[in-house]
Amino acid sequence: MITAKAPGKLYIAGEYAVVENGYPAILVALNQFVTCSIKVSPADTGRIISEQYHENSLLWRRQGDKMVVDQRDNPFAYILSAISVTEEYARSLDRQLQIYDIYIDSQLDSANGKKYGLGSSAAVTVATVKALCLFYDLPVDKDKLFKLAAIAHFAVQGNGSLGDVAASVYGGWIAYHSFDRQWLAEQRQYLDLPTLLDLPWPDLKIESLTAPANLQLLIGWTGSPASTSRLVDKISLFKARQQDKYHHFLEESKACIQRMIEGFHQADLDVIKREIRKNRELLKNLGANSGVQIETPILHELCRIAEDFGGAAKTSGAGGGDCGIVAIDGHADLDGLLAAWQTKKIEQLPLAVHFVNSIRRYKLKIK
Ligand SMILES: Nc1ncnc2c1ncn2[C@@H]1O[C@H](COP(=O)(O)OP(=O)(O)O)[C@@H](O)[C@H]1O
Ligand SMILES: C[C@@](O)(CCOP(=O)(O)OP(=O)(O)O)CC(=O)O
Repeated sequence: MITAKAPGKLYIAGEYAVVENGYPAILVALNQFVTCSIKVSPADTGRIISEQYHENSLLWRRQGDKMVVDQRDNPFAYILSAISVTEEYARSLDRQLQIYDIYIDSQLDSANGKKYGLGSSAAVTVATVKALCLFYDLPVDKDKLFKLAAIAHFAVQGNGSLGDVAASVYGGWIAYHSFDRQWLAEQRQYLDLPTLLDLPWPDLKIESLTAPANLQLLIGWTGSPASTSRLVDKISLFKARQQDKYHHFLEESKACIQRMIEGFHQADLDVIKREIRKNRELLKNLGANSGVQIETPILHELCRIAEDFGGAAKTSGAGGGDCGIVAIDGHADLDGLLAAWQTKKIEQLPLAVHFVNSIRRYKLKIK
């Protein structure tokens, strides 16, 4: 049995702008995981079982190199896409394809029926690609794993920056610059996967960051998550209608994130906090200009309380509900802040930043 796990993520800054090629965002990986286990099937059918989607496990058969699923429109799209891309890579490296059972277990879908929006689709994709790379003993490092998972995720979702995939692959704090997805779509038609994985991808840049020792990250959850792709669509409409304002937002966001990255390089919490506040303002203006409520009243309260206690806070991800993040000095009155959140029914998610081992070390561990 081969097992691999991939962490969930949160956006720290740079949301929406990062959807455009080359624009940066900062994210963290969190210690909530999707686990994927694979074991050779003794039968001529394999099973895909997802603990959180019990009644929907589906049967598949092998027809030559194709995996054939006897059910359309299933909730396993990311798993199937991850399998298809990784097996394409395995075939190109002359691996003998096999029939196996895949088990997915997720801590990201929901806890007590609540959905926290920590990037389950990305983590499902990354965990599946990682487990299959181990299963077929494919030569991958984090860069290749990211590229395989990004291809698989993009094939299903079709929009989105893939920052969530990067956070899940690299772990820790990262600065992510999104790649040219149009270029990828074109090159996919002409190049085989090993060639595509070896090429540099235009605009793609992923840098691991070290957080200053005094930076404490707090996560508050306000409930009622909104649909990210619906919000992104609304921003696209704004982009089409008000190009100047939209481009102004993009440039301001990029400059802000670059200053924040410099704050990480200098281990300067004050700079990071200043730029979190700046990014919050930019996103609030984007929301006001486009008619999208990114910072809901309860997220506003979350930020106000955090500011009262000396933190710098903003919405995380697409907004419209869901999580807010706070960067605060670890010596501040964190208990007071959390108690004040509680009176407003803002729930702290007591999660920690998760650092991912290199694949090679990971492999040695499981052997
Ligand atoms: N445990 C799981 N097993 C199978 N598929 C999953 C699982 N968790 C998430 N997914 C896939 O990811 C999709 C949710 O992704 P999305 O709406 O983008 O949420 P998120 O913001 O958590 O990534 C589901 O519809 C399903 O296709
Ligand atoms: C708006 C965005 O920049 C950030 C959205 O982040 P969320 O964490 O809200 O969304 P999911 O990854 O779907 O959970 C869109 C993107 O980068 O794809």
